[in-house]
Amino acid sequence: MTAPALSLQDITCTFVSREDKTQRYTAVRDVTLTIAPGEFVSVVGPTGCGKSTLLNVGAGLLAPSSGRVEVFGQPLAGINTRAGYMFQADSLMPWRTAVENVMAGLEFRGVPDAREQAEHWLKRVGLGGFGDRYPHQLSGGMRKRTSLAQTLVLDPDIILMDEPFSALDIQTRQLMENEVLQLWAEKKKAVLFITHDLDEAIAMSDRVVVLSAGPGSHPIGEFTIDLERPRDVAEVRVTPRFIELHQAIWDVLREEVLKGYRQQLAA
Ligand SMILES: Nc1ncnc2c1ncn2[C@@H]1O[C@H](COP(=O)(O)OP(=O)(O)OP(=O)(O)O)[C@@H](O)[C@H]1O
Repeated sequence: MTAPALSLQDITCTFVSREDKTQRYTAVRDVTLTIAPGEFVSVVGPTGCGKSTLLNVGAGLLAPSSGRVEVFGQPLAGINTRAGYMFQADSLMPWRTAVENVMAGLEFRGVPDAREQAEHWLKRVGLGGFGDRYPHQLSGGMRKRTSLAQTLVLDPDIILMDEPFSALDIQTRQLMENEVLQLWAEKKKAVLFITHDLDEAIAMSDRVVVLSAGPGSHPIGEFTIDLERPRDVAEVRVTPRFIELHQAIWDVLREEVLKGYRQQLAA
């Protein structure tokens, strides 16, 4: 059996409370989550339940309080160098042009044809003519595309995405989702995709994992998304099977979202 691309085993993360340093807050408890090579997995859950925490653990940016992380069968120590990230806020350097942003990671690795590769990836994400623009000269969607090129140019085996499109308008968002699916279909990397949006999770994924409300959040449901590929994220949403899956997952998620909401009101 091939090792999972990413395996989180019995992960618990306890933080010192920001408000009261004597208090501890266990965001996630005993979470086990594996992603096979080439698999697209989304994690959904109520706000503040610990989705980003898990992603950060998988990225090696946060050491769990207990539990183990394995990357292609090897224990993870430090930063996950097999993974590329895309976060909600794009992390483009304002003093660098689009192409210079995309090539930064390759330069850091000492790759000689960094600029050529970056230009190639800018073309792939539909920004062929925009390489010499600075981030402030690009629209929100274009900045996202640049971030996507910045992630993919490094050819990571695992892609970690934390609500990458949540700041985009719905049309741009759907375009980007379709583009990501097309690029993913070509190279089939393992993807861990965090989102608030159940429609987005179902439309994109092979599997959707539902987390409970915190504290001590953990998976309470796991659904295989057996919708045919290739998918158009807008079209697939109106198919009977999509609606069926949506209902089944929402049945599990609804109560947790309400719990999460009540907790926020009480805080
Ligand atoms: N470094 C930290 N110190 C203290 N508490 C933290 C820290 N990081 C996260 N938390 C808490 O852990 C919980 C989970 O946070 P996390 O950002 O992982 O949730 P999330 O599901 O990604 O949230 P959202 O859906 O709102 O983005 C939250 O209650 C948060 O306040």
